[in-house]
Amino acid sequence: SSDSQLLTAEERDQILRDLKKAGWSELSERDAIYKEFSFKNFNQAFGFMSRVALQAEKINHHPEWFNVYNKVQITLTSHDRGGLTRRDVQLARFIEKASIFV
Ligand SMILES: C[C@H](O)[C@H](O)[C@H]1CNC2=NC(N)=NC(=O)C2=N1
Repeated sequence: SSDSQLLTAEERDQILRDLKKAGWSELSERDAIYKEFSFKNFNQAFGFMSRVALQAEKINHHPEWFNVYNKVQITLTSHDRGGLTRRDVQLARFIEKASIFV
């Protein structure tokens, strides 16, 4: 199945189980996933955001996010599909890796 298609029930079960272990949660109000990241300071938070921003532009899939000082809250969903797709999963996995290399 293509990157932009909504996840099937089976894909969701497996993928969401893994992402939840990594600290992501499902939003109750819409089909999206959410995680809050904490860094040592603003410089590390913004460095992380810069790396995520470049990747987001590369794959044309952009996070909804909110930053205050060392905290970055991120919501992922596919607006043009109205829910979670493989693109969200791809970006979430990149974000996990990027959050380790601060
Ligand atoms: C026109 C452009 O390709 C679209 O608006 C892209 C850009 N980035 C996007 N990002 C996300 N998260 N969802 C989208 O549906 C989306 N659509």
